[in-house]
Amino acid sequence: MLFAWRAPVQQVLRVLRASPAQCGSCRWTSALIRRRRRAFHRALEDPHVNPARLQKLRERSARPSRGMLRYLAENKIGRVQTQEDRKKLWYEHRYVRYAPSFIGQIKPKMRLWTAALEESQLPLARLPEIAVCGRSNSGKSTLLNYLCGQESANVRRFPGSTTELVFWKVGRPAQLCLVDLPGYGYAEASEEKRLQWTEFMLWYVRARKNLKRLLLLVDARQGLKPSDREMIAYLERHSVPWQIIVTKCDKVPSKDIARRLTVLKEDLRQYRKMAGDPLPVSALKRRGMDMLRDILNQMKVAKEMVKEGIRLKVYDLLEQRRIRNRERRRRKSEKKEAATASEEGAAGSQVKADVQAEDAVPGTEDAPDMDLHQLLGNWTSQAPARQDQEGSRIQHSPVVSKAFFSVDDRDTRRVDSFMSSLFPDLSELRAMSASPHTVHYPPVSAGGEGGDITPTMCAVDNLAAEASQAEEDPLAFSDEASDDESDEGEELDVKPEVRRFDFHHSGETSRSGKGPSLFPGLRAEKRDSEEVGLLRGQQGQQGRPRGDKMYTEDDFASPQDYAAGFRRWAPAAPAGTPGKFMAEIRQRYEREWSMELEDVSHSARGAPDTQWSERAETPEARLSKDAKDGQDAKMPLMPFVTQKGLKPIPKGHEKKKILGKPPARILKMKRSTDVLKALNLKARDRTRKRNTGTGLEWEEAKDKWLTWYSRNKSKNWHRVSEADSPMKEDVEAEYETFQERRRQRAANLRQARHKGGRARDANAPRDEAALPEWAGRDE
Ligand SMILES: Nc1nc2c(ncn2[C@@H]2O[C@H](COP(=O)(O)OP(=O)(O)OP(=O)(O)O)[C@@H](O)[C@H]2O)c(=O)[nH]1
Ligand SMILES: [Mg+2]
Repeated sequence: MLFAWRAPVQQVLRVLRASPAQCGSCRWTSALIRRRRRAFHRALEDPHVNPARLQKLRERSARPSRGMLRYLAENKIGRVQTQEDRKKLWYEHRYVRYAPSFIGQIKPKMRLWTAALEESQLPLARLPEIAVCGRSNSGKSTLLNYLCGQESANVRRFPGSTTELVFWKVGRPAQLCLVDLPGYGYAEASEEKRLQWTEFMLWYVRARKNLKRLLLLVDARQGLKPSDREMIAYLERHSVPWQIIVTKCDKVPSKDIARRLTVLKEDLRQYRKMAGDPLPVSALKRRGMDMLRDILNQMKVAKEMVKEGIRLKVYDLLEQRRIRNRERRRRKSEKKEAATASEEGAAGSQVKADVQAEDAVPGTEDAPDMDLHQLLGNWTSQAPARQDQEGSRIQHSPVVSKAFFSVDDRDTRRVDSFMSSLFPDLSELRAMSASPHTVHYPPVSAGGEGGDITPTMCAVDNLAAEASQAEEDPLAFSDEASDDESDEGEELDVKPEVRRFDFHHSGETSRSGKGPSLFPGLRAEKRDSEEVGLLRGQQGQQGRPRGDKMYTEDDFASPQDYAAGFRRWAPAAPAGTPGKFMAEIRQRYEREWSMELEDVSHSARGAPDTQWSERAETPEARLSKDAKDGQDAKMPLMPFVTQKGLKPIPKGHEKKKILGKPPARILKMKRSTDVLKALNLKARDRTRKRNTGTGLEWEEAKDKWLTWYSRNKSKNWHRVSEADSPMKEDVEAEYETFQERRRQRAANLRQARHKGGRARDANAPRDEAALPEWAGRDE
């Protein structure tokens, strides 16, 4: 009765607390939201209002969709509000068995591939890559860790923990590459270092061809910062698919997340390259991660082949096919242009007929499985090729039974594809360098002369020199590449695609309010005056507020900055003898490829102890066993290392001995006097349930007894009263009684034996008192 009023009051409170995010449709909420919108519009007209406050008012007036609210509630995304929920989640986190399924494997292995800070350290572009970027400390490394269910990547509490581009291979064999990019904005590192990694990170993002998606991480507490908007604009300009991931959602109430997501969606709708809606996650609490895994799953390597029963992914072949298709499309468009331009009817109609015939071939555009076998070359032992009813389209079985790996022209092609992935405009530039109009740049000297030379141009120049020696050089490009070269010689006027390390940008990208507004509903912010250009070095920061720092131009350094010495971190142009660079790349490729194969065969074999007998049965193992038989007799298989070299393990127990000094713990145990030993109790007594402090010294035993006594005296007094020995004196007294009892028992036994006349011990002392009167007594 006393608390009968509580239920209705709580109900009223719940209704009052309910926000628009929680009950989206009632009239009361609509009125509230209308009021908030009015406040927002009033603030928009105020010239002195703070942009942050404006953003907050806008978020408060947003109405999230029911679907979004349901998603957040079902996945328990958001800060825990009540004590009850906290308890529930605590149990859930504590007892959850964490083995996520990702890329079709349970808890796939995440292996460090490489860490790069310059172009030469980049791994080959043969796995689909997904990079995570965002402001420093936004939780990039943590997200990667929990995607695979392992704690591999380096996570720290301060910004600037990742200072290199870290490449992680996922799965065995690898099906995906996750790239942990260093963060932008404030970081606890020198300006120089930050510049270096930001510069290289931006170059990587726009030049890497196998970058499938860029996940832009945004802290849920902070929302989209100006630097994030800059990054989005940069990605749009360079046509990189991106998606926003809102992290650390366990720190913000779900209603706030919902509002923020609504506003975000509204703002970002205009972007072409946004690959998906903003996704709320909490890596630390593992919320919303499955959705992210599903998205990334679609980007893993799709095709596979079988080599001696081991499945391999044909990523590089697919990559080559993509390049060839692009080439084919380009040629076709060229032909079309030529056909329309020609005035000669006969010649023009002939070309048109050719083009139409080519167009009529179905599946040329994306060529599904079409020339996979052609690309496989001599990998395929029996490449099945047949024609279907139409007779036009060749079909192949998707699985190849056997493949061989060797160094032949396929490697050259791979290297070629790798080179074109690094320098997409390679062929154009080669053609340019071959033409009489080419300007020959002087080589870049160590002192940094020739400030207007881009490193890529130098790289390409060198490669062009190599290509000119194609006939003599066995490492040169394939014939196909030289065909393309002749094609491309014609189009000198066409500007190559800007995807290289070129700091003289066209100037269309100045950003002081000229581009489209990111937030159309909002007043333009005074970003130019407030933000600090990252590349302006120390001078730019003086007197400015600490906060978000980011580059202010499309390219990350002005020509003046480069002239001042910022160029020294630019990817180094290949130098030295022609062909050396290609040879190095080829070597690197072979090494990585063989490592990958090793990985595959290792994983197929399993752990050595589990399949030992099976391995012994294989013909190879039998052969090697036969060959080694003679050696085996002399030398056992498993020697152990000593200071004097390898020694065979001796057989038999007798020869085993402990080498060296036993650890201090054992020595101490040897020295210590055991309580029971001191009491002269036998091993049999140790097993009895007694509180005697077995294996302890006096002092230790005393401590133990006292602790036990203080703990039990209030709760279990009967145990204390019945206890054998809570104190030393008691133990001693007990010992005495015990000894006495033992003596008594022995005496009784002797007496009984004497009486029975059986098993009499001849040497036992006579118990005079027990003797009958008639027996002769010792006087
Ligand atoms: N509460 C919460 N904390 C998180 C979450 N994700 C990351 N953190 C914390 O954020 C801090 C930074 O995490 P990192 O993963 O190192 O961040 P980063 O983006 O890799 O940082 P840089 O490498 O410096 O750019 C760590 O203390 C993490 O514990 C999350 O989902 N929830
Ligand atoms: Mg990190």
